[in-house]
Amino acid sequence: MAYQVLRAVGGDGAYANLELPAALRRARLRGRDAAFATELTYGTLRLQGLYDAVVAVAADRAVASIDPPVLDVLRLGAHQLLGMRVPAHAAVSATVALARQHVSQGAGGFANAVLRRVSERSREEWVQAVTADVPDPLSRLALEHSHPEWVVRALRAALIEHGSTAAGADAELPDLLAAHNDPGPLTLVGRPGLVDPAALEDAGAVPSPVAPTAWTLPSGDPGVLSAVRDGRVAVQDAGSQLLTLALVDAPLEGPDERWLDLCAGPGGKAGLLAALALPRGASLRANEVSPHRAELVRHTLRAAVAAGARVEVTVADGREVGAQEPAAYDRVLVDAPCTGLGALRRRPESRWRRSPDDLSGLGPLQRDLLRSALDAVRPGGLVAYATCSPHIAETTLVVRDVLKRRPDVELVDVRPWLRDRSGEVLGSTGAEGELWAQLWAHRHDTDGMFVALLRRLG
Ligand SMILES: C[S@@+](CC[C@H](N)C(=O)[O-])C[C@H]1O[C@@H](n2cnc3c(N)ncnc32)[C@H](O)[C@@H]1O
Repeated sequence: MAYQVLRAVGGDGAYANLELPAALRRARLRGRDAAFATELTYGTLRLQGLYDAVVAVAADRAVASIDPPVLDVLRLGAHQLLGMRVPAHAAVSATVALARQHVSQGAGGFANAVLRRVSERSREEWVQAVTADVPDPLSRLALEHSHPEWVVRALRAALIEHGSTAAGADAELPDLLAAHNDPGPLTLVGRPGLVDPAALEDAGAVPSPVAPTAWTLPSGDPGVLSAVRDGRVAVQDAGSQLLTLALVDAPLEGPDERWLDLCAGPGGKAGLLAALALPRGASLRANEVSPHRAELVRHTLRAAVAAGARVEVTVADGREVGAQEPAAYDRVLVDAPCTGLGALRRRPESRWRRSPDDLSGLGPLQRDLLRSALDAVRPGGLVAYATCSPHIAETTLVVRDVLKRRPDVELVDVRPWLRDRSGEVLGSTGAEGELWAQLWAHRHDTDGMFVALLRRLG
């Protein structure tokens, strides 16, 4: 199953986090078998950069010259040997059998020879071997932790942008990269007012210390919880919850009745906004440019709507909403389309799919969406600009650029409104005096979300 998912991801551009759960359901795999298949698939995808370097040495040829199906087989074998506790003989024989069954007899022989060589060294020894002749420390780090080099450099720049010294960033980077190779907790959002916390605890969920609405599920499939099935609870990273709560908790003078989520699909943050809007009597417009994703938003919002939330889902280009409805909203969320470099632990293959070229397309869109949001908010109203990427080209540069031409807008300190379950303000979100916040997987156990809060002046 892991091999088939890898082929779908590498060959057909599928997403592992959609493909694998469907494959597990089809094969009715549960419990330990499902956990094994998941680790095998996701771990292989995450660590593919390191394994390709190992395979190149063990096979004594460039991986580009190895047929992609054979290479996927070898990566799976390498992960069992170097990343999981599978005994070497079992890892080699299972992988050779896989190559014979799905590729050819010859591929089986090749896999046998390569994997025997891989099994001769531990992961640490392989890391030593493949990095020994690499002079640049960041290139070595990229290989060891299986990240593209440009991503490592961008993460380092972001740490420095948010207050780390160069030496501090270098000291911290290994932890950040390692955190991207760990799946992280399975985090749920209990949408306030829609679900009884006692019922969540009865179902085995544990309150997460990270955010007041966050819960973790130590084991099991969240789909079996009835509250997940009917939309009162959903899988959502705690960082996404924190920034949504910050937008709603930041004080506002004047009316607080009309909320807008400009880029809502598939609706995770809109789901939380709708639940929070209900007791305040506010209405929510959840807008999304893609009709298919707008359908997902409708589905996500079903529990809030059933509870009486006033919600409208619209399909529109968010860049035009500000001109169409100037000064119409009290609170606006711009959760901008981005590279997703902050969510690498949740999207195993995404680090290999992204390239610096993506930034040039996203930059103008992110700026236009933020400008439109600032037009759509009333004087005195608040806009939260968020990304699930810490790349400074998508975060601080966007906000700085837009602010340059908006004398009618000021940056508001978002950090007092980022509070954990006990009500404490989150630490380590940036340098002293910084008004925006950057969350980090290794510091906060959240995805790497960025959020800035802006107020339109009266
Ligand atoms: C980061 S996602 C939003 C995630 C969402 N807030 C959530 O929590 O589930 C960005 C969304 O923006 C949408 N988008 C892209 N371009 C847009 C545009 N011009 N106007 C509105 N939405 C757009 C994408 O289709 C995508 O669904």
